[in-house]
Amino acid sequence: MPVSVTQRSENSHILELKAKAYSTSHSGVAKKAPEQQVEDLRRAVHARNEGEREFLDAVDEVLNTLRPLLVKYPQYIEPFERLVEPERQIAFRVSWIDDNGNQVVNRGYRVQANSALGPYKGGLRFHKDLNMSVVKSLAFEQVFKNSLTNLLIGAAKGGSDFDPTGRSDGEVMRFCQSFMTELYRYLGPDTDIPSGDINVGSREIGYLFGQYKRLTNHFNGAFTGKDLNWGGSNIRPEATGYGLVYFSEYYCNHRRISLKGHKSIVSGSGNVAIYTVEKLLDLGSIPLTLSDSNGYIYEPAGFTRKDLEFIKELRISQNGYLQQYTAYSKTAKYFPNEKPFTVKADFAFPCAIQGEITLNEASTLAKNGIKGVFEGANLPSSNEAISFFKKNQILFAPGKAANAGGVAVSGLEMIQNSQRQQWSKEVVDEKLRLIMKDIFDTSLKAANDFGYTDDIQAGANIAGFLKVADSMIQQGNV
Ligand SMILES: NC(=O)C1=CN([C@@H]2O[C@H](COP(=O)(O)OP(=O)(O)OC[C@H]3O[C@@H](n4cnc5c(N)ncnc54)[C@H](O)[C@@H]3O)[C@@H](O)[C@H]2O)C=CC1
Ligand SMILES: O=C(O)CCC(=O)C(=O)O
Repeated sequence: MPVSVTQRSENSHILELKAKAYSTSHSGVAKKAPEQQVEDLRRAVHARNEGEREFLDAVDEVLNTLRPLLVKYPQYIEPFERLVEPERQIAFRVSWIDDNGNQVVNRGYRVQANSALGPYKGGLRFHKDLNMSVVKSLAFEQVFKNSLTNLLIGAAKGGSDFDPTGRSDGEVMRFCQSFMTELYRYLGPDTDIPSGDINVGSREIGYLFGQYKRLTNHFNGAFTGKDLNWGGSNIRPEATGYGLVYFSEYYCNHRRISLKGHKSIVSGSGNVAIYTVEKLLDLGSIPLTLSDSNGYIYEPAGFTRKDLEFIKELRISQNGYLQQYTAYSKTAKYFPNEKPFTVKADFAFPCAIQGEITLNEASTLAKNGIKGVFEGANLPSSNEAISFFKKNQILFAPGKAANAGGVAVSGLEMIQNSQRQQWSKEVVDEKLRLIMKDIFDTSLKAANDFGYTDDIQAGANIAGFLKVADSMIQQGNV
């Protein structure tokens, strides 16, 4: 069970004392003013990671909100400098044979960002556009997210530029086996525990785990997102979407507004999007859209449960593109090559991929009267879009807080595996709810303690960072 907010975040009085102790112990060291140190650090990170746009955007997003804290408490500048350099970055060749007997070569990645709070933990993504910069940005984001869950898990992310679109089941299996033939040596239940992300679901986790088991001769909890038959957790597939809606509900309640009876834009049509729509329906909200990389569908009166079941089946049929929904629904409209953010609605739940919402989409959403944006995807909003939302008093929940339900239930899967137990749906769902409430309360409290009234983005960054940074210091400045 997560501990309460007061148990885990230090108050500013203790931070003042630590700042004093730090300045006494460093009094003989000639140092620049903290403002300058932070700016030098930002420039050094940009120079060292030149060209890695996604990673640098993720670092800037955090640094923009941590800057006043680092200036006031300069003992945290060095931990931040260490934190932006991943502990380990692995890139490797994955060669495999396709159904026509041809050799195919892909690149595999695992970035083990930080282990201050526990073994590395984070998903694997198979996507044609994946590169080291994207993996580093996602692994960096995972540091703060996993810290917020309070479940003692470190952070990692990985995957490959393998594009599973149109690949047969046999090809996906052979790719997974080849991928794991290199990666297995870096994994283990106390070392690094991957899970799924885009295009990696329970089928891929099965193939990856099977190969891990053959190579290590261990049946252990080195993966989460497993099938229920062999150690998976109830509610893991639903967890990110359900957790997102729980989080947005807490946020809306805090502002005395309601999701019930209000319209929502949802992007994506994968795991996160589908269970976001399902939970929105449970709460009496009206989800209007879903999308994929080819376009979006708009259901003017909102999707029903029956519609959602059809969409789930479309997804299981592997090559079921969303456009096929229009053959099922007489009322739906399909918009090829467009994103759903021009639709008029009260709330937006971006649940597809990074970079979906630029300043352009943000200002269209605002013109259409959007009240809140809650991120199910990782890093879907650009830094300009985030600033725009905040300036225009639009509620904004960053993915590292709002979509943490997935990794949180992965953490619960690890606990169940250690205990050789499987908890019921009801037990896991209740724990998920409490964790999302705790993340909301913790982020809100940190925001208000550090002068960012009700700013959940700043609060999530501050609370997530302090716990990791203090642990890094306590473990000998690692
Ligand atoms: N699965 C999980 O537990 C978690 C996932 N996330 C994030 O949620 C997002 C969605 O992940 P999942 O639903 O798990 O993956 P998924 O593979 O089930 O679905 C991905 C969705 O994104 C769409 N998509 C892919 N490339 C796109 C592009 N270039 N433009 C527009 N749409 C595109 C796909 O059509 C699909 O609808 C990702 O950003 C992922 O990192 C975040 C936390 C946990
Ligand atoms: O369940 C996990 O280990 C990680 C999920 C994930 O990749 C994420 O939170 O972005």
